[in-house]
Amino acid sequence: MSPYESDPADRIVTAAADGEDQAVEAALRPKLLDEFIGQERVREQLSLVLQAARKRGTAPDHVLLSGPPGLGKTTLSMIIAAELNAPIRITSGPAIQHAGDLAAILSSLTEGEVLFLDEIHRMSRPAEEMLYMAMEDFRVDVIVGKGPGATAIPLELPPFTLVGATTRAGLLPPPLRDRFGFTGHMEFYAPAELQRVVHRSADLLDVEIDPAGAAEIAGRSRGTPRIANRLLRRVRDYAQVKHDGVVTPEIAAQALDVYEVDARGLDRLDRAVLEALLKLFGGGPVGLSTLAVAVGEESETVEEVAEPFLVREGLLARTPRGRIATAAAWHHLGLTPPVPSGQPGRGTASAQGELWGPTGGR
Ligand SMILES: Nc1ncnc2c1ncn2[C@@H]1O[C@H](COP(=O)(O)OP(=O)(O)OP(=O)(O)O)[C@@H](O)[C@H]1O
Ligand SMILES: [Mg+2]
Repeated sequence: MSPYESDPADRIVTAAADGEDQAVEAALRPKLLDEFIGQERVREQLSLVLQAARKRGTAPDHVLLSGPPGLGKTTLSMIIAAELNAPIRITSGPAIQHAGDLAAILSSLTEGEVLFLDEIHRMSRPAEEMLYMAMEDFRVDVIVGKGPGATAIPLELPPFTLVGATTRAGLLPPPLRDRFGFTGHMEFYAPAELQRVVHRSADLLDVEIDPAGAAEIAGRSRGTPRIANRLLRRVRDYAQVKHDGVVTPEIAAQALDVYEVDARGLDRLDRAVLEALLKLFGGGPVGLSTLAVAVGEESETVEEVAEPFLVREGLLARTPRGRIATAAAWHHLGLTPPVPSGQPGRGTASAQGELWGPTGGR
């Protein structure tokens, strides 16, 4: 059985937080905007929003942070509160089942408080509608009673700042999206930025690391600080157990080879998908379900767990005729692409010979 059938979220390269991440993340979170690495545009725009609010002495506009998991949305929301010197209340869409739950939170906010609503796209409909009015008019109508006798009691709220976070901005209803004064779109991090993240975390964890060691980890972190921090912890273990604890690029590479995270951040599942596509199907096109059977996984696992990163890396493309591998995929697995039919061969083996040849492996 493949290791992923149990739970693909257990992968070391998943961007979602696991229990260990949650335990250590608080310690690794930058506390102020200046310590926050990368996301230049969001940082600059947010800094203006916050400075202007401070100057006016009012609560800033509501802020929406959108982007994939592990890029720093929760971290930024806490930074917003810290920069405003304001208390922060933390809740999430799934925790708010009823409009009443939201009314209770809103009515207990103090002036200038930051309300962080994580996974805001997962809030219930009635709560969402209550939120519209709260965001716009700092007021909610609390409904008392049921049926024809029900009455709405208006309740004034102190000015507060809502910070919403979502991995699925597209799922937000337009009326909700429009009520945010500022939206920050988080992007995947460049390797040099991730290298700084790794360095900073290594300092906080008291791990000695050389710049090339940090670069080695950064290059395998899929543009995501959460993954970078997780890989750093595994490399630290390896460096301490097998060596003197100092992280060099060689040690980082050896450690991450043990965890089957390759030089580009692909793990075993990603590589299995690519290898099947290249070696069994000549680079495609091949249908998703056929590809999934070939690697012994569910179609959903291949489509949702492996493919997004492979597509993002330009290794695999989804076409109407099926999945195809790019030239970069052949190169990454150390294989030679077959010569397109109709072109004279260039002394290489036939396509089949190449595909089934013993050239695979790392
Ligand atoms: N710009 C950054 N600089 C340094 N560390 C960062 C940065 N962004 C994120 N991190 C680190 O990455 C980890 C994950 O960040 P965070 O929890 O804010 O992500 P998120 O976007 O809220 O993820 P999710 O969508 O899963 O809630 C944190 O431990 C944080 O320390
Ligand atoms: Mg978060």
